[in-house]
Amino acid sequence: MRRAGGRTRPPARPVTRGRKRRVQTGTAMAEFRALGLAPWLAEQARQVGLNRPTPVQAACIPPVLQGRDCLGCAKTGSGKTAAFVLPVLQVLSEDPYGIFCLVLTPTRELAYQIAEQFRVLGKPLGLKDCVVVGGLDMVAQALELSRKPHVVIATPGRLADHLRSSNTFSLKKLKFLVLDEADRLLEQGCADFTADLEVILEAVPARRQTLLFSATLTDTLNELKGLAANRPFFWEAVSEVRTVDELDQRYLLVPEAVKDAYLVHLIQTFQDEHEDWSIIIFTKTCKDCQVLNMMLRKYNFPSIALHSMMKQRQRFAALAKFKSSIFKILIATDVAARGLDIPTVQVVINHNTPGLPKIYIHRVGRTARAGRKGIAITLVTQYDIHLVHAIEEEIKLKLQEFSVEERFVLDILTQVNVTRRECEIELEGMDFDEKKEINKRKQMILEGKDPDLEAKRKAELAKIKKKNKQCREKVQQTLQKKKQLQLKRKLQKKMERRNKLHAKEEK
Ligand SMILES: Nc1ncnc2c1ncn2[C@@H]1O[C@H](COP(=O)(O)OP(=O)(O)OP(=O)(O)O)[C@@H](O)[C@H]1O
Repeated sequence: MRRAGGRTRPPARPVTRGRKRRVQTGTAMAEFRALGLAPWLAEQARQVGLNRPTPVQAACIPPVLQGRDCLGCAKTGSGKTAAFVLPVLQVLSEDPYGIFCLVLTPTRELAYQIAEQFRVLGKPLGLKDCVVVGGLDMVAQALELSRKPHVVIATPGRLADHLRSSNTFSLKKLKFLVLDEADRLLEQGCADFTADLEVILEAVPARRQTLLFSATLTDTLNELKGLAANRPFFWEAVSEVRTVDELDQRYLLVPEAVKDAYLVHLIQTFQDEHEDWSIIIFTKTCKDCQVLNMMLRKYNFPSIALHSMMKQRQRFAALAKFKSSIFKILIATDVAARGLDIPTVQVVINHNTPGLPKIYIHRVGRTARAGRKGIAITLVTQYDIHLVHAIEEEIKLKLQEFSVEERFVLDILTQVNVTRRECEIELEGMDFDEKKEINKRKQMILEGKDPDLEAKRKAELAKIKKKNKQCREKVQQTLQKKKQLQLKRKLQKKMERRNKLHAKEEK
C-alpha cells in the first residue's frame, strides 16, 4: 500500500463511442469472419454490439472451430462468454441437434446471463436453451430437459440431481462441455462441486470438446488440464498486471468500529457527485449483507440485497431491479463476485478485505468492464493489512489510498453505529440465524442427507477430534515427563560422579 495525498475524486465517466462504432462496422464484421465465423454469425455479433473481436475471442475462436479443447484465461470483462458462445453456435448451426452443448457455471444468476447471450447471438438459429439451476421447480426443468434443448446452462448441483433422479434426457450425444469460471467449479471449499461434477462427467461422452474459461485459471491449471485432453489449447492474455488498466484500485484504512460510518460517507459522496452511477458493495456474510441493506435503507439510499439466504425468486428480482437501475446500490455476498456483467456499475466497495486475492480480482472485476472505467475501494482494518499485501502481490499492483475528510465521518459516526445496532436487533427479531439453520437443513434434505443424522455425525466427529486432541496432549505430556526424568537422572549421575571425584581428591 502506498499513501497518496489529497482527496481522491472518482474517475471521470466513460466517453461514448457511438460515432467510432459506426465507422468500424464493416471492419468488425470482417474481423469476426476472419476468425472462421459464418457471415450470419458475424452479422449477429455486430448487431448485438460486439465491435471487434477482443483478444480472448481472437485467440480462442479459431482453435475451437478446429475442434480443439480450449483453456482461456483473460481478465474480467474481456469477453470470455462470447469466446465460447460464438464458436459453439457456429458448429451447432452446421449440424443442429439437442442436447448439443452443456455449460456449467457456479452461480444461478450467471447461468441466466449466459443463457441470454446464447439467446441473442443464436436468435437466427431459433436456438432452444434450457437453464437448470437450484431453487426453482425441478419438475418444470425435467420437462424442459426432455424436450431436447440445443444448449443446457446449469449449476452443477441441480444438474447432478436431475441426472441422479431421472432418465428422461441424455447427455450422451453432447458435443461441447463448457466450464465457465472453471477454477471455481473445480475448487474444493465451502460450496464443493466435486461430487456433482463426477456425476456429470460420467454422463457426458468422452469424445467431446471441452472449453474452460476464467479470469483466474492459472491457479488451478493442472487440475483443469486433466479435463481438457483433446489437443488442448491454452491461452492467457499477456499482461503483467492481473486487473484491467481502466480500473482505479484504492484502499481506505479504517478502524473496525467506524467502518460503517466510512461506508455511509462514501456512498453519500458518490450519490451526490454521480447520481447515475451504480455501486456494488461486497460483504463477508449474508447477515452483514442484510444488516447493511437495512441500515442503508434507513438512510433512504436506493439499496437492495443479494445473498444465498434469499429465496431464488427474490434473488432474481433483486438483480433485475439493480440491472435496470431501479436500485442503484447492490449489497451482495460473493454470490455476485463472479461473472455478472452490469455495464452501469462504476464503483465496487469491498466492505471487508477479501481473504483470497482471486476473490478480490473477481469482485473488483464487476466494474471497469469492456473498456469502461471504474473504481474499486477496499475498506481495510488494521487486522487486514497482510491480506492487502497478498492481493497486491497477486495482481502485481500497489493499491492507492482513497482519502476522505474524516471530520465528515466523525459527524455521522455515533448515529451510524446506533442505526446499525438497531438493525441488528431488528434482524435478531426476524430469526435470521434460525432461518439460516433451517435453510441448511433444507439443503441437506435436497442433497439426500438426513439433517439429524448429519448433526449427530458432526457431533461424533467433534467428539473424536476432541478425544484425539486429548490423547495427543497426554502423549506429549508423558514424553515431556520422560524427558525431564531422563534429564534429572543424567544430572544426578553427573553430580554423583562429581561428588565421587571430590571425595577422591579430598582423600
Ligand atoms: N467483441 C466485443 N466488442 C464489444 N463488447 C464486447 C465484445 N465481447 C464482449 N463484449 C462485452 O463485454 C462485456 C463483458 O463480457 P463478458 O461478460 O463475456 O466478460 P468476461 O470476460 O466473461 O468477464 P468475467 O471474467 O467477469 O466473467 C459484455 O457486456 C459483453 O457484451
